[in-house]
Amino acid sequence: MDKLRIIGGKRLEGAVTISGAKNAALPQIAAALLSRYPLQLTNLPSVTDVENMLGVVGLHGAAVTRSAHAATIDAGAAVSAETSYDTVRKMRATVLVLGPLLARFGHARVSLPGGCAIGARPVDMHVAALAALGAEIGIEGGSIVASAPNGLTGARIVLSSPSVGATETAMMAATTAKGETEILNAAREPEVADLAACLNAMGARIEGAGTHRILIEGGTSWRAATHDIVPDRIEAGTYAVAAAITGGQLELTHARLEHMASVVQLLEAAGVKIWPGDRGLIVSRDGPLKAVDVTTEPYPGFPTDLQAQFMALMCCADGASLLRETIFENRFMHVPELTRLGANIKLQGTTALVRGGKKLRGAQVMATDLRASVSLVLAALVSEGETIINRVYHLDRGYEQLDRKLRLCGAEIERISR
Ligand SMILES: CC(=O)N[C@H]1[C@@H](OP(=O)(O)OP(=O)(O)OC[C@H]2O[C@@H](n3ccc(=O)[nH]c3=O)[C@H](O)[C@@H]2O)O[C@H](CO)[C@@H](O)[C@@H]1O
Ligand SMILES: C=C(OP(=O)(O)O)C(=O)O
Repeated sequence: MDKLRIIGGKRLEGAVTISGAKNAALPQIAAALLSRYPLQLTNLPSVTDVENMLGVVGLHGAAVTRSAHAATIDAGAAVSAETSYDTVRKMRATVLVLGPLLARFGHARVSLPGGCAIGARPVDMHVAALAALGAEIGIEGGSIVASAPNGLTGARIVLSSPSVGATETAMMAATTAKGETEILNAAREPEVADLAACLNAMGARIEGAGTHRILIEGGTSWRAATHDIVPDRIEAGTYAVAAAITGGQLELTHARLEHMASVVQLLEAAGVKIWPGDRGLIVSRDGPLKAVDVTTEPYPGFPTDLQAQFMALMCCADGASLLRETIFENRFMHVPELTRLGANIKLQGTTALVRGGKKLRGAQVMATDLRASVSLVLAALVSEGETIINRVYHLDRGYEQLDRKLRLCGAEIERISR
């Protein structure tokens, strides 16, 4: 298992190329199963979650042709509508194949994803959305078993909360339904809008994605398509914190300001300067870091996927800050590890109180999930001496060449492979 070795104390300066969004890529790879015609995805991030998802559609019979940052998925001959536990276990997002398989084949069996490090993460809203479209759906032997032998029928789907995954499942399934589907209380994340753009390029007729109300005209005539994946706002936010925490200046090439309003607002409140450059965003800090409170919310609120990174930043701020996690019930696995570096953090339920300004010192720490791991990298960048981060495979799920990108901006970081 690879480790990262980081010597803290270097100010970061330079440019970082922001990759395509993992969380946009995953549903789009699943969406390729809807159509008999090839889908080419460009700006595809080279991360293990993407490789695994391409493997999953391959197991369903799709032919995948890969190049550096692109893949063509041809599901013309897709044959299997069943996904095993072993496949889903590795990556929860695999459940996103359920909607496309049901819509295309009239039946699907997808193993139920288990909980994961950050929470129980049920899929009841995905199931309810497909039932609303007329599917017979239930749980059998640990799998979601769905059928709609006469096809799905357009319906009004009211989500009980704006789940990203359930919105995506409903949107994909509704593309082949008879008639119109309306999704209310839909998730507004840019990745949902990007999936709609991809589906529309494939022939679908979807309006309103990115708002609370999405309309889908069913009965899609599919066609071959190419779609360029939206840049990763979470990766961009992570490098923005890297600039801020080290008192450096980074140009985040391709980062989109319009997708990062809540993040930019909090960074500015913390004393960080951010402005648009020719190629993306420039993030810089030379004054003191101020403590700010953070509450995670569905988009356009502050993203849960940046909570751990902000906590690392607040460990270095002057004063105390409260971080409240409202999306996942157990997303504080980084707290004990940040404490090992010398941070002063008290956890109470879903709130963390961070008393900043304590000197951080390098130590051996354990990566526990994707964003928790990167928060340790950020803290290590300003910790005195050497930090060793174990279980780096969590990072590789969602950050393309993190160590290289940081090294190019002046970080002292190396990957130790064994
Ligand atoms: C691959 C991907 O895009 N992952 C992102 C996606 O995850 P994901 O799509 O799983 O997140 P959701 O928006 O669905 O989950 C939000 C909340 O709703 C709950 N819930 C969800 C579905 C359901 O059927 N029942 C239910 O109770 C979840 O447990 C969680 O507490 O959005 C999350 C919230 O922005 C991000 O942290 C993840 O990085
Ligand atoms: C939680 C995340 O991903 P996933 O939903 O794929 O587990 C994430 O990207 O931070």
